[in-house]
Amino acid sequence: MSIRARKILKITRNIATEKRYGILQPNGPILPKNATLSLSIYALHRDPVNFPDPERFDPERFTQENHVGRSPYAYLPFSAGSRNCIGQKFAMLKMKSLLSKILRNYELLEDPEHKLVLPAETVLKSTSGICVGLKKRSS
Ligand code: HEM
Repeated sequence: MSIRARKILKITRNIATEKRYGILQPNGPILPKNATLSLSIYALHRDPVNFPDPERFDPERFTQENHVGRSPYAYLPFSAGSRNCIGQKFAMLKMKSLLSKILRNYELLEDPEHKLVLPAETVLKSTSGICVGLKKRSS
């Protein structure tokens, strides 16, 4: 992770802590008036404090038990606050129902040759696409 990403991550952590406990930390960030603050959600989601071995595919990190003690601002795919995503609940329901349908009918196969290209945008998506093979499950 770059030094800039680390700095942004540190500020994000401090702000999350301050919001959570409603106090200002003695060594917390002091932002100048009218400053524009940009949070790196990409870096936030790869913070090994909240997500050990962050590049590993591990859906178990999102179980309720593993979520205990984690800041509510540690995982923000739909952003947070008054301008967060209004489609969050709809998107989650749609994704779960679609995924469940696919997984019940197909096995997913990865293409080890395919490289994801991830641009720095608000919502993370691969500009080189995501190549997945589908193998029909026997009923
Ligand atoms: C996986 C799917 C989705 C993701 C990851 C996602 C993510 C986000 C994020 C990160 C923001 C905040 C952007 C910001 O801070 O400026 C946002 C805003 C928004 N999203 Fe989504 N979104 C998703 C699906 C949807 C769907 C399905 C709808 C509508 C049916 C929707 C409608 C909106 C709207 C209207 C806003 C702007 C809210 C505002 O500015 O007050 N999104 N979304």
